Amino acid sequence: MTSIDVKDLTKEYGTRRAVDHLTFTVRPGRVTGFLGPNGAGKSTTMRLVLGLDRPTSGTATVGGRAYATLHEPLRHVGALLDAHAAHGSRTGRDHLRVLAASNRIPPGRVDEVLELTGIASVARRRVRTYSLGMRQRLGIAAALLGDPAVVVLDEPSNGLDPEGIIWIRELLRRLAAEGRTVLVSSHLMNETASFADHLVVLGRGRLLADMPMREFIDARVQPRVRIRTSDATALKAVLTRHGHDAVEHDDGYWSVRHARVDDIGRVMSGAGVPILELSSDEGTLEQAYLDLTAAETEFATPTQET
Ligand SMILES: Nc1ncnc2c1ncn2[C@@H]1O[C@H](COP(=O)(O)OP(=O)(O)OP(=O)(O)O)[C@@H](O)[C@H]1O
Repeated sequence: MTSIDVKDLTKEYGTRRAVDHLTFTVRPGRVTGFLGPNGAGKSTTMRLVLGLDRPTSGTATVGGRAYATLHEPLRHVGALLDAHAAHGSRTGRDHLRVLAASNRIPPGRVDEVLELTGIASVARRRVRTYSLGMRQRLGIAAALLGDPAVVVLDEPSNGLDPEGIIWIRELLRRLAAEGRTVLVSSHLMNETASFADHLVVLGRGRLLADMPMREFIDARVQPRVRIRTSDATALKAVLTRHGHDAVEHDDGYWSVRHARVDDIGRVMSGAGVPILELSSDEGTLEQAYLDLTAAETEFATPTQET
């Protein structure tokens, strides 16, 4: 099995420590979301894993080996770090053909990944004429060229249209289901929630969390029951009688903390309170992430006083 192992990894640029004694493992068969505020060290960590930079101390290995020692590395690790990496004067197809040749990947595979990433129709155009979304797809095509066991993608949804965002989500799920090791950085929390099983979260170069996504959310956001009624007085009376703490919101909803939707539904129907809507509010990745990283954000936007 091919894992990415980061051990006590530190990277300093002058006096700035971009990555600070970081240790985590990215395992096969699941999508690991790589999160953290701007400047947290995600790209630096990915660059160190891919041998594009040297660590100040510590190690980053793929399947137990440093990337630089891998023979024909595209067959082991596929990566998208920068959508602008391809040469603008080459066609997309030629870009992939050069990469394939350098790693002894059969040329037929180029057409396969062009089809897979939806850019076969523009493959003979020069890359400089590509939109950001097309470049992004070309970068993903390059990452998948060698059918690698490990896939590392930095912000893959960047520039993709809505259809492309759904496509990348399904692609990531499929790569994990095939048993590959998939590490994906993103600032889009709803997106990450739709494809990640596991999260690694950084703040100022340090590890803040390394756990299954569900556990991460549940540990930080209290689940609540959301309820809407046409008889607020009766609702409040029944909830108080049953020892529930209910809060009314501006949009006409009530929320009940520390409660299960089944219990609240049963109590309401038993008391004959008219219910217009009843749902469980499990908490979102965005809420949990913002709660964790509030103190770790280096470049926060000032909040407006109202
Ligand atoms: N080549 C470099 N020279 C000097 N400092 C660097 C270099 N690369 C990164 N840094 C610094 O290291 C820190 C981590 O940057 P990095 O790009 O890894 O963060 P990130 O989590 O990927 O951020 P973002 O979400 O904004 O892409 C930042 O403070 C950045 O300024």
